[in-house]
Amino acid sequence: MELRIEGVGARLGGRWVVDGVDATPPPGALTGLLGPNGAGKTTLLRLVAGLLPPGAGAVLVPDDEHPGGSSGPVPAPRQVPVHTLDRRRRARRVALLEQESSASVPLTVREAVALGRIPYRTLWGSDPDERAVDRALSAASAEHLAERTWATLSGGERQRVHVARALAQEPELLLLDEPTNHLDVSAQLSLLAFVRGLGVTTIAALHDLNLAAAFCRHVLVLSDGRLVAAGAPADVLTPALLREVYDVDAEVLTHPRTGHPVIALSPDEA
Ligand SMILES: Nc1ncnc2c1ncn2[C@@H]1O[C@H](COP(=O)(O)OP(=O)(O)OP(=O)(O)O)[C@@H](O)[C@H]1O
Repeated sequence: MELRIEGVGARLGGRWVVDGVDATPPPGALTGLLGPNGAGKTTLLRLVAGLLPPGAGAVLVPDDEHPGGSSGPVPAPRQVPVHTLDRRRRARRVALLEQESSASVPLTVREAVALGRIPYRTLWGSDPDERAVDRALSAASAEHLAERTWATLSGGERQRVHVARALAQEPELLLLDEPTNHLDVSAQLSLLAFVRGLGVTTIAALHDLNLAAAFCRHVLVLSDGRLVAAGAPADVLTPALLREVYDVDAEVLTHPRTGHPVIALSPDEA
């Protein structure tokens, strides 16, 4: 999806917690959203999801109802602010996996994942694509959990089910808030490899800089609500940037096999 984040801001609790962010995440690729605790990552994801109307600027997505646009041989697609799409249309196009999301109702995993299909249900409540839930369970490596009840799952298993529910929405834009939370290292790698391979425009808030460097084509770095850097991980994740944003000493090495940056943090000597 061609997504344009234009001067977007959100004012919460009397201050701009996201402030004038401009970004164009590359379509069809995985973008990492980085920044320290409280930098505004979750708030920016909620703005991009259209759940929080911006206090300034706009998040623009292609208009799927009136794709026409201006005249000319190749008309530019019209763009509309995401928060103005009606809920059902938005839920077919944009999925947000929230941090620490919970499901308090006594559902099985299959039923929880099927919640992601609600925007597609017919008037009679049936799903026009009955295989979608199975595909999503399989993609999130959660088929074996399908008949378990939510309450009996471990933290990592719950996270897989959340991912499956977001995938069941079959969105054009996938927004993941710390998707690797609770996952063991192997599951972290396979989840991000899978998401990257989807070819869906995805923005993932990540705390692990090495995962971001290994899997993201593009990274956005927030600090105190402002976008302080954007670009390819190798260009953005420099020792100077890490010092400025996270106040840490780091060496940035090159992975001997893949060539992507590897961030080696050093303990403060002082
Ligand atoms: N509803 C709210 N009212 C007041 N302040 C809020 C509200 N929601 C978030 N904030 C503040 O906005 C700032 C950004 O919060 P946000 O959750 O977006 O940060 P984050 O980068 O996702 O942080 P973390 O890495 O800790 O999850 C924080 O200082 C937070 O306390």
